[in-house]
Amino acid sequence: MKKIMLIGYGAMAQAVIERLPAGVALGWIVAREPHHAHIRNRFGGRVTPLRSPQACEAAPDLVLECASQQAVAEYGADVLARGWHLAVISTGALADAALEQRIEAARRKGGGRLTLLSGALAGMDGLAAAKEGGLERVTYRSRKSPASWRGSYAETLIDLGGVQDAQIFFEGSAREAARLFPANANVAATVALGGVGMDDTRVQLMVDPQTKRNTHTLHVEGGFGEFHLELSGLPLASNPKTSALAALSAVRACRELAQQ
Ligand SMILES: NC(=O)C1=CN([C@@H]2O[C@H](COP(=O)(O)OP(=O)(O)OC[C@H]3O[C@@H](n4cnc5c(N)ncnc54)[C@H](O)[C@@H]3O)[C@@H](O)[C@H]2O)C=CC1
Ligand SMILES: O=C([O-])CC(=O)C(=O)O
Repeated sequence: MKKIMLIGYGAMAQAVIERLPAGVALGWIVAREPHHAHIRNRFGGRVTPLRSPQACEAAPDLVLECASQQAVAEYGADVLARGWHLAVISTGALADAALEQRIEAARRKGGGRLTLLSGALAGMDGLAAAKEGGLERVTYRSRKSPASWRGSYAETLIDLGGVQDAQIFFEGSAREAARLFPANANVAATVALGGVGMDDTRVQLMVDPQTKRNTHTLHVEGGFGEFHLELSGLPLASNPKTSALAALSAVRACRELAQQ
């Protein structure tokens, strides 16, 4: 039986817990203090709530970050320095160049493994293959409902309550998008890391009052030709910012672990 540690106890973590594949057990959850009593009541002694991964005395087979960019900054380097396998969903944390270097240095020194989950988007395999032939232009667009952008930096750029038609409210690099929209634009960073990098990946963020979906559009041009991919994902009921597919990409990482 493989044993995993979850970081985060929000919408995505719940979706992962509900779908944990056979052969994988949840051993630890790194969560904010107010969640600890709930975790103890729900799982009894089977799952230990922790304040940080450092508090874990055993070695998990996988540490699955489903929390925030801040959690990657707080715990990522330490997990890798211990030689553990860390799978990250909040990939936008790596838009901070200093943090990216710290994480890479810890991985090298400790021998840990870092997996970037594909998250809410598909096509990362095709992007990686296209990169082998040279990439010329990579553009990523995210289109979500006003509810999905609520509580984000979008509120300072556009009146989410008054918008009548679909509108682009942000255009910039993946680095800017991932840092300004930490709960909404991790996919921009994932695309950047798999393609032409944080500064050359063009990003557009759009609000659409007519949609209830999170629609991700990826356009790639290069020596291989051109591809255009559009993925219209359903958000999690408990968090409209987060697509169900992002949680499922974390479940897939658990299934791969079970098969090892
Ligand atoms: N790569 C991708 O495609 C996607 C990535 N994400 C990332 O996944 C994250 C989680 O998404 P949801 O579960 O929907 O968000 P959520 O807001 O429902 O839950 C986040 C949970 O993590 C906890 N948390 C945050 N920082 C923490 C820390 N430093 N230590 C301990 N606990 C911490 C919060 O208390 C909360 O329980 C998002 O914030 C975003 O960074 C979300 C959607 C797609
Ligand atoms: O789940 C999504 O649709 C995308 C998302 O929030 C992110 O990239 O951070």
